[in-house]
Amino acid sequence: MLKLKPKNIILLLLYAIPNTVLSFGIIYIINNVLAGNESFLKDYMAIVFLSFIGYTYLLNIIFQKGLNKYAFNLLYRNEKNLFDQILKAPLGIIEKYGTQRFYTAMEDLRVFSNLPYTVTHTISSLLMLILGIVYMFTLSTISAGIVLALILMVAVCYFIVMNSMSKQVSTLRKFNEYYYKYVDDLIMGFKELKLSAVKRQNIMKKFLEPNRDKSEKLDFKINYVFLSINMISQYGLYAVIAAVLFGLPALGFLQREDVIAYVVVILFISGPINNLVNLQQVYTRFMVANKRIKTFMKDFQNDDQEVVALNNKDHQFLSIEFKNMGFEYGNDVENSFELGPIDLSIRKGEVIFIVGGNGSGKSTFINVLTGLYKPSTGNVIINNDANLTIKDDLQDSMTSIFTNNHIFSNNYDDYTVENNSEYKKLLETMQLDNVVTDDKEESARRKFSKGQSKRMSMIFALLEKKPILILDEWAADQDPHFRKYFYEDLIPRLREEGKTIIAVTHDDAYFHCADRIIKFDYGKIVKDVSVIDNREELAENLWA
Ligand SMILES: Nc1ncnc2c1ncn2[C@@H]1O[C@H](COP(=O)(O)OP(=O)(O)OP(=O)(O)O)[C@@H](O)[C@H]1O
Repeated sequence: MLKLKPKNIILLLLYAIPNTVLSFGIIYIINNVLAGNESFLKDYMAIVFLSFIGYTYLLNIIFQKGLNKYAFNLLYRNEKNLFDQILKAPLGIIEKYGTQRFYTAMEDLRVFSNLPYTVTHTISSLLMLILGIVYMFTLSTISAGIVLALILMVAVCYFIVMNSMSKQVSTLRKFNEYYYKYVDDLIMGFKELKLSAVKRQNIMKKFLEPNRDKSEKLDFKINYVFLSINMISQYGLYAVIAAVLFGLPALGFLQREDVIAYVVVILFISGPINNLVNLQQVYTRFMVANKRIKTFMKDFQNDDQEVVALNNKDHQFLSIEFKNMGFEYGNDVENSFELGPIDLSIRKGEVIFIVGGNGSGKSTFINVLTGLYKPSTGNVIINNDANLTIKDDLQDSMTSIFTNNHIFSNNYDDYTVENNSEYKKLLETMQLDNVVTDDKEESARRKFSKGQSKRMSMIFALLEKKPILILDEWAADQDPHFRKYFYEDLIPRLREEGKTIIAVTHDDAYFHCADRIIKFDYGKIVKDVSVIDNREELAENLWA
């Protein structure tokens, strides 16, 4: 996340050391002027004093600009990395952890982007503190030792309290993760919630309110502790000043003339001390954010090498063969679903319907076929070449429309719909030409009915010109007229064009439109029927 390079450390020191020396110069002049030191009462000292102030101001302006640039770069670079990490993550990981992890990771990144400021403040404050204490030692060793011991006592208290807060900050984050889940449900299930008073009541009273109430209490507690610590730092400082004003001179440890110098130094270093105290709570948040970002990165790590170049640009597809292939969901739920073992081969140009009861494994198989899930056992051979893999050599030859199709808000493909005659023809083919009347991108991505959106997805899929078309219950949302047209006109036309079509379907009235019907049951292929040879079996109902 944040790697301090030697160059950064040098820049930081180039700022922090002169800044501390100049700031200390300012106290030194104040002290000597207050003590009536002759050589500091000369006229030119005013110019020296103002120059010191001017230099520190300039130094801070220049450094803060650079620091800001660095911090924003860190934040935005990491936002891009996070997006990229999710893009590369396997589907199983996204399904396992859910989207809310992404949002909390974004929040953590925002926290983390303050780290450069914090590091700078810490170093400057520490240097100021050290210099102030050294100055006190030059005046009186015993008094400086006592003041230092008092400051250390307060610091130890901070550390103890802060460390005890780290767990609570982490729990607060967990509450927020759940909160985002409810927000997800609220947005995704808005219509269901609007219809059901019970659901509305329950999500509010049983889930959201308890979560927010507990969160509020914890948030308050954490902030109250942080606030109290700040107060202790402020009032503790008054106690140290009281010791300097009354205790140390009375005990004979500090000369009266040095008392002013001590008080000025303590007041001057009170800023850096407060900074350090405040930084403690920020560091606690950093530690939590850092741990969570690391866990996020680990959870979303992708061991597979990303396909940098598309190996199969010419989209050659001849066959795919599954040999003894098995897949198992990698979660620890008991009786988790097992697909396979599957022995199956699919050849170029075939139209295959995948059928089977609910939960029989059709969509799971589609996810393996498209390379979204990696088989746990067995082999997959592409184009009779054992060196080829789905992910590297076949994925880019496939286009798929999943059950919950998504129309992207932008065109992420290489084609454009504007001035595209093929697009216009496809609008007519899919009977959408009365709905989408121009060739603008935004018109193609407007709000559609479910059936229309599936047709639009089909247009986008066909414009990709991939040899393999995979459909998961595509026709389920189509009206009877269009469904018939899809099975009896469109599929034969696509077959003629040489496309390989693999479609999950429950439409038994159109089973005759396929070349092969593959039936799944409990994760296994129980029938693999050639339509031409087995019209009778089809008539007897494949569901039997
Ligand atoms: N991400 C997942 N993690 C664990 N189990 C899953 C996951 N997705 C699906 N399953 C389980 O795998 C089994 C097969 O599901 P799948 O979605 O492949 O069935 P399907 O044949 O497509 O059903 P349908 O006709 O209802 O769409 C089911 O028992 C389901 O509970």
